[in-house]
Amino acid sequence: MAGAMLKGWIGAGEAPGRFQVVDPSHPDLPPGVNWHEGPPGEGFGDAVVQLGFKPQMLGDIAPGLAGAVGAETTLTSIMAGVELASLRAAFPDAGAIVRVMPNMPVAIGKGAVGLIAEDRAAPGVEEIGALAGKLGTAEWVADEALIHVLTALVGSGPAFVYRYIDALARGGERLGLDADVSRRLSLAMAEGASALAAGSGESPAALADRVASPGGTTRKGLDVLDDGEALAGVIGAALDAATARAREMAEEAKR
Ligand SMILES: NC(=O)C1=CN([C@@H]2O[C@H](COP(=O)(O)OP(=O)(O)OC[C@H]3O[C@@H](n4cnc5c(N)ncnc54)[C@H](O)[C@@H]3O)[C@@H](O)[C@H]2O)C=CC1
Ligand SMILES: O=C(O)[C@@H]1CCC=N1
Repeated sequence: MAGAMLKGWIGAGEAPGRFQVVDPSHPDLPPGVNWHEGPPGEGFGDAVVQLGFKPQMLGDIAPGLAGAVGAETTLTSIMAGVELASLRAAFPDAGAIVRVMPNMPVAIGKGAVGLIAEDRAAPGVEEIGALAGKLGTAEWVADEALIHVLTALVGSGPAFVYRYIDALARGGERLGLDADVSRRLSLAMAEGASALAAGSGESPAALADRVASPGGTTRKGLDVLDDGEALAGVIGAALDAATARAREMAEEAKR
């Protein structure tokens, strides 16, 4: 995920040389990005440090990093579930702490990003909002419980959309289309429909009704999706399950 953010920032015009990656695995990085096996001996100083490893690794990795994170350092975390209080406990000397919840489309500047800060007025926090804004649409929330919801909606959301597109493509194939043709047209349809909706003043619900000509094909299909709120029910249940897992991960990070 952190690599997708790096791609997004460089694609938005940020100089690759401004980024320093600390990752013992030596990942494949865009040209010009600096790599380090571990934190700098002299500490991170006034840099913005983003934690991009798995939440389950916090307990192992934080002790070796915390000494390099001082009062001048702005700390951000993209880890699902790990709450501000857990970050503060692991990095007691950090300056501002901000949680950032991005998603994979940040790589092409089309991300959706949720943010929450320990203290919105702290030095360095506005810069984090500006950096997130370069990756797509960024929104601050004031209640940390909502970051768990955004983890499901924004972070996991692309996977749910890919399932929906895959179901459309498989449906087209079942009805006789060539598999590749069905996949390409399903993707193009979803991309076009999203772009049109994003640029329209009308709600997605209203746009769905505008596609449905009276007595036509769309209404018949919508009747299936709407019967007993079938689609809203299944999508809602997926969001509930993902949000509940984020809350569980928050508890795990406290142990
Ligand atoms: N995959 C996604 O779409 C999203 C992921 N996230 C969060 O992003 C984080 C990473 O997830 P993924 O990118 O999916 O996993 P990943 O496994 O692709 O990336 C984890 C990275 O951490 C690095 N790493 C391992 N040990 C390290 C250490 N000691 N120091 C520094 N780096 C180390 C690994 O080399 C790897 O590059 C997780 O905390 C996840 O909750 C958040 C939003 C969306
Ligand atoms: O599945 C996960 O836990 C991460 C967080 C949101 C998207 N991927």
